[in-house]
Amino acid sequence: MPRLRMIKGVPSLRLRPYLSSPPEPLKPSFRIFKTVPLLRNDRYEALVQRQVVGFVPTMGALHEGHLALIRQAARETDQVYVSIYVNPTQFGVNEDLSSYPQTWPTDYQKLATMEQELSRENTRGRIHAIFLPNTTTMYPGLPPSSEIEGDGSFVTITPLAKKLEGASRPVFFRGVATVVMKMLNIVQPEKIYFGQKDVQQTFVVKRMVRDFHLNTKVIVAPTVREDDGLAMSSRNVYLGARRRRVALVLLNALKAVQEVFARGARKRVYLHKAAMEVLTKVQKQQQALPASQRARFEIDYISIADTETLDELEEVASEHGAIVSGAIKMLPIEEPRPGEELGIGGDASAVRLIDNIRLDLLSAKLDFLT
Ligand SMILES: Nc1ncnc2c1ncn2[C@@H]1O[C@H](COP(=O)(O)OP(=O)(O)OP(=O)(O)O)[C@@H](O)[C@H]1O
Ligand SMILES: CC(C)(CO)[C@@H](O)C(=O)[O-]
Ligand code: BAL
Repeated sequence: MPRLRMIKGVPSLRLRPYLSSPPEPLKPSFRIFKTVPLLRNDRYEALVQRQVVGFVPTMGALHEGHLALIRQAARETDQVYVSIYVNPTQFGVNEDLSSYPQTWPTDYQKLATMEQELSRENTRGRIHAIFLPNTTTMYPGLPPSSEIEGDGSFVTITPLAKKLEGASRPVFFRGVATVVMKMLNIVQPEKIYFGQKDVQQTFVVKRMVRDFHLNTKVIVAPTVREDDGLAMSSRNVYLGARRRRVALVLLNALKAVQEVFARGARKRVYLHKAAMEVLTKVQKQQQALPASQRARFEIDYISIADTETLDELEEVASEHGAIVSGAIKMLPIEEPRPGEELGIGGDASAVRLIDNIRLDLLSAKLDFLT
């Protein structure tokens, strides 16, 4: 039963719309395509009308990070296409494909609300179409393989795809490059939008666009963060309160690098050490707690890399700066306490978290002012 506000014992008519007439459903004007030919016809119309198309590929479970990409695309292009597709080939055989969050009804509502917002703000472009393909559409030949040696038509970008994220997720960037190539061939956008959070992905896609002469411009938008600084990510829904608190250690480690850089450190050994000290300190603190209180994590890597190539640096040049990135794996909670706030899945699976910051003198100084 909905609760009614009473005014002098009489239910307020203005406050009881759910009983009389249901709220108007949001009726967005964007189109939803599940197959390629219909989308292509639509895209052809845009071409004829000289509309500039911006494309935001996603795997759904939309959050503010995705919405910021859509907003930016709507400011910079005439028609925004968004795809939602959980691409199997970028998940390794033991990764979390089967449990990846799929939330189409809420995604749809968020897109509809976003469209209203864009319309109110009178942005240059609007959400024009959502592409929701299935795997038969995206992989019309062989069933896609997640095996390292598996067969299929794949795009590989090496050695970039083998390091950092690629070292822990060996088929990841092959899957990303392949599906993004397919999406680019289908949507043919003038601009394609990615988030800085997945920094290595942006390098892989830029390299692919350059090497295969793809006719699109890759735009990278800043990482959107929660109030405490945690990078937004679809996988954050798996973090209950306990793991969520400890998860901030990764950003704190990156900030520690920024701090020693601002104080004058340039050599990798000092910069790397600053991050590792933060990570190992918190790791030991958690390890020492009883199983009913701790949130343990493994450290995958801390990288201090060139801003153009993502090659590891022995020394950071002040004028060039660096990209400092890292990954940790939050381990499952061993003993949930009664009544404890748990994430989706009961904090029973490991969650990989990544983050990065740009190391440069300007941002280091600005950060210390705030
Ligand atoms: N916090 C964020 N800020 C800006 N862009 C983001 C953020 N999170 C994701 N994106 C971008 O959104 C696009 C789609 O990403 P995706 O659907 O995989 O979401 P995700 O949150 O990165 O999910 P996951 O938890 O699997 O990493 C990518 O370009 C990604 O970089
Ligand atoms: C780019 C992408 C949509 C390809 O599946 C995915 O890797 C992501 O969401 O970042
Ligand atoms: N955000 C990148 C998609 C993935 O981790 O699979």
